[in-house]
Amino acid sequence: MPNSPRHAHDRQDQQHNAAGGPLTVRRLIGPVLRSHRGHLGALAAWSVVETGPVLLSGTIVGAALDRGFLAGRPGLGLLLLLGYGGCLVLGTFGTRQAMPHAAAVVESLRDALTRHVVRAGLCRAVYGDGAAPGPSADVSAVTRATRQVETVRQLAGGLLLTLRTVAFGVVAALVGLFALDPVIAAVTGGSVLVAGALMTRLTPLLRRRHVALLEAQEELARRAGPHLSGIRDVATCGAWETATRTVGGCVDAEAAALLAEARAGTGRIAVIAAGARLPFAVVLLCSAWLVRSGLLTPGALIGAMVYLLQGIEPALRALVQTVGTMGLQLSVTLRRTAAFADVVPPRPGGTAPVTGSDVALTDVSFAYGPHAEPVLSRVTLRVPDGSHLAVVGPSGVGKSTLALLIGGIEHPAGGTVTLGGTPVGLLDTAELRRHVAVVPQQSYIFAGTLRENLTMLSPHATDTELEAAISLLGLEGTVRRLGGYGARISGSAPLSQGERQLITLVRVYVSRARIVILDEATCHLEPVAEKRAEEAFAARPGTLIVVAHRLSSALRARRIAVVASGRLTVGTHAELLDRAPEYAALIGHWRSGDPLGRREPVRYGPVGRVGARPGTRTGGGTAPAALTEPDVEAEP
Ligand SMILES: Nc1ncnc2c1ncn2[C@@H]1O[C@H](COP(=O)(O)OP(=O)(O)OP(=O)(O)O)[C@@H](O)[C@H]1O
Repeated sequence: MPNSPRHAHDRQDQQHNAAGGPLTVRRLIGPVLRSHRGHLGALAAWSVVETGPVLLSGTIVGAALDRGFLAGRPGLGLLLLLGYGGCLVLGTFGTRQAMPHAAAVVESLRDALTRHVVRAGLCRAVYGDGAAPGPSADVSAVTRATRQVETVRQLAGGLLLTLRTVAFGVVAALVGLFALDPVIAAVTGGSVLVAGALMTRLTPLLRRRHVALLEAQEELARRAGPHLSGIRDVATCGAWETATRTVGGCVDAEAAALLAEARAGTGRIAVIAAGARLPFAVVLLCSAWLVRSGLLTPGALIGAMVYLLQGIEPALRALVQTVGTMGLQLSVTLRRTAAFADVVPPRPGGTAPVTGSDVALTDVSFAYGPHAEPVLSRVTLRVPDGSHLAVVGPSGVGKSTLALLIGGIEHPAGGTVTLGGTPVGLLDTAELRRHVAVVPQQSYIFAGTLRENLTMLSPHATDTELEAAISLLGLEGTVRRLGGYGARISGSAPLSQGERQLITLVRVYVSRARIVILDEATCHLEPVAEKRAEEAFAARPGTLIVVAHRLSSALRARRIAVVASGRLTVGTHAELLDRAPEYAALIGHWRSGDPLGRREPVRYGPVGRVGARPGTRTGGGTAPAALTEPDVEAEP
């Protein structure tokens, strides 16, 4: 497309998303977590049920010993242990109930990330990857990114479940310990805090080492790949030494990174030792004194050890392993996904506000491609605000192209199109679209209610406004037939082409568009209905440009623009009869009252093609089909 503003995007735009900042991991996953507060709450609630057995484990085991087995009542001891079994079943039920909530969060995270990467992939494919404008050739990028998303899904699922078990498990064990002996609970709580602090210090180091390892692996793959695929060339050129040095260096670097990560990983043992083993050792060392001094019964002592060994230690191990492996992988993968997804389509157009409605084309030339014949050549046209202009000419001559240029949908290869004195390419696109409505022949009707279709461009249009437009344009019959504004437009209530056009016309009529361009938008209406529609739009405040399907439309307009051979001639009907032979020829055909579709095609200057069927598009033009029906109503 000539001079397309899409090609004028800047790199900065691509690096920031629509909300005005770089797309970070937090901004990637934050909205998902926020929109799933309910599921997260339910997950927490079922996690409490799930960790019930941990909470009761030490207490029940202690009671079974003190009151049952050690008190010579093994039956009671067994009964208490059976009760603990029941708690385990309840805990399993809690796990079962928690799963769907965890799945809802994780699946929705996957969906959101997939949307981000597919959108980013499409943007990169169409607009370039930010490093260089223009389409990106890396078609496998989306596949790689969606694989990353799948990895994120698996890691996030595992991490969510484990972290929740850890958090609730530790709290449950500490509460249970507190019930047995507050001092042991306090010592254990302190140890757990120390372990947490150690883990917090260790995590950045682990992450750095993990990233370094990933980079070393990628570098090795990058270097080794070309060497292996070009192994014959390496042999032919005797470049073994260079190849060995290059690839060997990468292998050494990867090995060093692996060792460094493993060394940093040993810090995890310290976390488990500080959090779980230390309080266990303290309790063990003091056990004799605790029992002898009567601070703890033997059963309570065993119960405390159950809490430490079956509650705290597994939780800390899971924490260390999960955060140390899954967490790191997740954080790295998420960062990479965010970096890939951080791309926005360049805003077409500019930022200038629309400040007026006078349209001016100055020396405008346009062709559909650098080597195509120009459709319009150095065309100049003024359409002041409030005008009623008709555009006529044989089919394929460039009338729709003119409409698209005025609407800022196409951009001239030469010359300028201005709206209110500002080139349309510099105007804010959204504002421009609201200001100028180009209504094509094909009506856009979507699945939804009639009201939704009618108010698509002006969602806040009142019933009074709708009714006025409907009665002016003659859509009442259709509204009645469909059963009111709430009727759903679907295959079961088919609409005729004319009804579709009327719905579109009402939609535009109630919109805020100041300039309405009807590009054969009434071609499926009867001449009477077309006249009614055009008169309604002509009386509406603003400019009306009609790309005429019938010549009667031209006769209704205050001025007429004839398009022929890439040029424009503008005037009143009488002036054009004198000055524009193409116009006189069109009038001649119309007067004959013979639909052009049924007569021998007539040559209309250089763009007409002798022998082509009316309306048939060809490279250089089509046979005249602008007057497809005789317009009896407007016959002079
Ligand atoms: N997207 C496009 N790509 C390439 N050529 C196109 C494109 N759209 C239109 N053309 C060609 O440009 C020329 C002008 O087309 P345009 O639709 O503006 O003519 P028109 O006068 O509106 O025709 P009609 O009355 O049949 O709608 C024609 O030769 C047409 O085939």
